[in-house]
Amino acid sequence: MAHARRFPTDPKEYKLCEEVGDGVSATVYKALCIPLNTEVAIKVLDLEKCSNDLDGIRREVQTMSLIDHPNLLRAYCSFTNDHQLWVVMPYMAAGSALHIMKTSFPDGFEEPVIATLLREVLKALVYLHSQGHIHRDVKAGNILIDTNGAVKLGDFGVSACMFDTGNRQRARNTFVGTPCWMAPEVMQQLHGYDYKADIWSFGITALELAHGHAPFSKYPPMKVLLMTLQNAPPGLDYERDKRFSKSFKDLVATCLVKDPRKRPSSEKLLKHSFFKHARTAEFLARSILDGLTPLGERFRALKAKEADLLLNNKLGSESKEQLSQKEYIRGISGWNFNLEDLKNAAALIDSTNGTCHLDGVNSKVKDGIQEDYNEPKNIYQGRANHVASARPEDEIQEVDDLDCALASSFPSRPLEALKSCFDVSGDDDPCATATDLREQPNTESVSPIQQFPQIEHHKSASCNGENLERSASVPSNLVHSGSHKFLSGSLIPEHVLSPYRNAANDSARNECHQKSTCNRNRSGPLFRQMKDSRAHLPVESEEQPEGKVIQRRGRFQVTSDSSFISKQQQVLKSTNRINTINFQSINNSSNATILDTAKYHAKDGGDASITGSSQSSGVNFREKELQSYITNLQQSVSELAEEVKKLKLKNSQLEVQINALPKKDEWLRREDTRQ
Ligand SMILES: Nc1ncnc2c1ncn2[C@@H]1O[C@H](COP(=O)(O)OP(=O)(O)OP(=O)(O)O)[C@@H](O)[C@H]1O
Repeated sequence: MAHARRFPTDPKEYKLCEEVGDGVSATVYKALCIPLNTEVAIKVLDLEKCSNDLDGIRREVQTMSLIDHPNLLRAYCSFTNDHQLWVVMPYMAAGSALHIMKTSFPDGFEEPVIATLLREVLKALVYLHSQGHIHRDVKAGNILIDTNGAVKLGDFGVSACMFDTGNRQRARNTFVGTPCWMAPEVMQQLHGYDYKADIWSFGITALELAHGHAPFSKYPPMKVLLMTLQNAPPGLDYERDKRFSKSFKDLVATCLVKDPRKRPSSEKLLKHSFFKHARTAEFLARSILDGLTPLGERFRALKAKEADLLLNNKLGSESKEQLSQKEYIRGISGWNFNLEDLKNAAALIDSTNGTCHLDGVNSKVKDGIQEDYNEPKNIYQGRANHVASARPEDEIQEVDDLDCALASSFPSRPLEALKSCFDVSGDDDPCATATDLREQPNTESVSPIQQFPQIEHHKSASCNGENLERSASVPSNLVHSGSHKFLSGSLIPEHVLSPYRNAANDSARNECHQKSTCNRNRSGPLFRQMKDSRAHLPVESEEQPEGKVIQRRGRFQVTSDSSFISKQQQVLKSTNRINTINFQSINNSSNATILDTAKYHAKDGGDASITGSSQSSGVNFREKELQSYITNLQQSVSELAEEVKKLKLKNSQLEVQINALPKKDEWLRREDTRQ
């Protein structure tokens, strides 16, 4: 087995061959581990551009190192190379199920293929859930397939630990995932959510694999949000989806119930009759991998197609659909927006054009929004939260109006229109301890710790304390490989959120946007609220005491906790660079310190650190920071004015007293007289 061997943590020991994938936060390369003569995949993250999310990255790598299940993509090792983090993992030569669909099965897979893929994914979820983790980003883009048909679920960028407490548990109530796949309760942010959110995403993934795209995938995220919340859950239709069995339809319907309590657990779902259709890995290889061109080639073709869409993008519904599709292809999972902001924004729209009001939309946007999922014959329309249908054309028009109002800039700069609505969390805490488990209030969703097997810890690399040189084999463009990445942003166009914005602001923002789009986005799949595998470790993996918060920088707090201020940290601060973090040696307490250092660095990095991916939230943050600065100044000015007033009064009183004093001559005369 490849992972039984020790993978080197020196980038010079790897030869990067070609790019085979990219996501919101990283680029993935096919590479050769020279000393082991083994093909690997290396996920490269630019830490400088992800400096607002080092803790999330740390936890992603931690999770990838600790998991041990044949259906989960684990990390062989990880290390830093200058300002990049390299995560070495098994190379899944066929790529993702999404890649394969885009290349050869644009209308989706056949049922036995779907059953086979989904069963493997579900096995991975059963394991993850039993370990107390929520994946939070289940989708075809994260289902990876090897040439022999082996299936692994990857990308733990936004997963979370159900045993988290305190801030981190609150963070679990945040808006995380990719909109089309996101469970309603995750969007609502009302009562939090648990592993049942994965079951919803699993159901959406089933539809994605069946049709070649997820429900609502051609709509912009705002619309996806509204439709997911307001529509009856999507499902397979009796008429249109005749080719699929009753048991498949039932499986989808079972997963896509809006009330999470009514969704089955992953374990229970695995017993569903649909999985009787599942076949072997060889079957999968035979039926979907035969004749596929090598992954690198496919990836380049897909990129070329994307570039073409972007180039030929013109105003109009067609281009909108293309762009939405492009976002979908990219598998954007960096959404993090605030429902209240959306509502406020919708209220603003109402007042500006009088046509779209969220409530109005709420009452009208019902079934029938998307042709694919609205047909009255849908046997599952009687399910939970079903809303009776109005005239579909009107509804489509309403939503289109809303879309126009919300996203007039959408066609040319889709994500610029989404910029300022993203909510950057300040709640990401270090991991929970085993004792935290006792405090877990959600007894229905979380089993007692005693039930769970401990995660097997595989450690192969130690902290490399040197500043590693760039490997000679790294392509020269590697550092800048994210130049065309999108920037996460508001779901609402800026002119809606900032009606008083002037032209000067516009140009400044545009400039900012242009700069930021050159950076790889790492606002983090929304957030990269990771499950924390250290929950299974001894007390060293603490709920880190929070010092007094003296400043908030986006999701990071600068605290007065003196433990954060060490020489290492100062060195890091002064160099403004994280040179060496060995994420795999996470158990090592000194390493944890370095990681905390990195976290502190991110916390304290200020303008220098908060760059790149966080530009949109950075802009928001900067605005807020300036606003509070102005407020403070105004307060100081009025306090000073008050002070001046008091001093003047005192002064005039003294003057009166002085004037009342006898003059010197007179005083001398009086003295003389007295004597
Ligand atoms: N081990 C692997 N072998 C082959 N291809 C891979 C591997 N890991 C990832 N990929 C490809 O790279 C793409 C991006 O990887 P990944 O999803 O981990 O990045 P990300 O930035 O976290 O993505 P996302 O945008 O979904 O958050 C995947 O969709 C897949 O196509």
